[in-house]
Amino acid sequence: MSAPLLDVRHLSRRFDVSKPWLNRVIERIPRVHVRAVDDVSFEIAKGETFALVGESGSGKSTIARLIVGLLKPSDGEIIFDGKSLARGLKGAEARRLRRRFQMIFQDPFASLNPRWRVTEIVAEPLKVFNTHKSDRERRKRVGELLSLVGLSPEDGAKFPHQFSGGQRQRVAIARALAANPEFIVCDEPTSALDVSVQAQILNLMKDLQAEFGLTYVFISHNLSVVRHMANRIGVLYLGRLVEVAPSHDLFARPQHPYTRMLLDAVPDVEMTGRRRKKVEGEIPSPLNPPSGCAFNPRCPFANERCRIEVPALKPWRGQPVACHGIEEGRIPDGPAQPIASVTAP
Ligand SMILES: Nc1ncnc2c1ncn2[C@@H]1O[C@H](COP(=O)(O)OP(=O)(O)OP(=O)(O)O)[C@@H](O)[C@H]1O
Repeated sequence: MSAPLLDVRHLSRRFDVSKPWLNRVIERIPRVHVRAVDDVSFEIAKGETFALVGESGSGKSTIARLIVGLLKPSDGEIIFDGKSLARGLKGAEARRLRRRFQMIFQDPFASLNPRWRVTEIVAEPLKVFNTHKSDRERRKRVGELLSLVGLSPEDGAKFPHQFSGGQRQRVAIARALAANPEFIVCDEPTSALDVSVQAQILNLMKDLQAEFGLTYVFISHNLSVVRHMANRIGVLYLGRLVEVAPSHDLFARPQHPYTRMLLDAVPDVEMTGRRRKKVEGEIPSPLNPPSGCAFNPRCPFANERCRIEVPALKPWRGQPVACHGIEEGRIPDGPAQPIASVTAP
């Protein structure tokens, strides 16, 4: 890969979830932290779509918020086009860099100000970044952006509640594009939409990517959607990356037992050639994660080492995987097979 556009290095984020009143009453009570993101590293090339998948609570949204600066990392670095976002950037330089990336949220209704007309919503970044100085210039640009996302310039006079869910997400995309970003973090952008509308929005996002050379981080727990969108996929489990692979390889040859479990649950029979299964077991509480590999209580291949030692993400047949079982040849080789039918050693 040539120099990555985004380089995430050893990123961690802990949340202090201690009860402040309890800490005031009993001073020496230890503080309680959730490790939402734990030592996560990945790179994204220009023009690529990198997807992050995992069950609820695996840390996807926290990573999205860290990248766009809505949260600060506890440790690690986020380097965008060679500059560290977490440290040292201030004033005009920070603004110039921030303008180059945007975020699209899951719920377009919650992310659009209900009291503003669409023109004001889409024009806001133009004002903030001072790219279009007069009202006339901004109105013209808003009209162009609305046409670009499949709405009409006249829609600018409406309020968000006058649109359907899919149209509202189009407005959110127009706003994200307003400042000519290069990089967009998409946090479950279609999961609040009807299935029939999802494909239209995903195809729109792909078309815009091709037209403007955009780079996406695409967050989803829907593997069918991710397969349609992503060049590469990172699988998260309880805040850690367990596997990173090109999209085709991940679906054809998933390595990590957790990835296999997720793929077994994909509803599309044609996609994997297998029948849909439930994702087995429950994700453990992040307040009290298992020692060793966090997946070990659900893994049919786990042994003593998995219960003690956290596996590092290491290359395995060209794709990084974090699993002692794979290193030690304990996990059956070859194409994915339903892991529930394989007996543990
Ligand atoms: N502000 C916060 N304070 C305390 N804990 C938090 C906070 N934000 C996230 N967490 C915890 O961090 C963990 C990761 O949450 P996150 O929302 O990133 O997961 P996710 O994979 O995006 O889940 P979902 O798919 O449900 O959105 C969860 O255990 C969550 O409860």
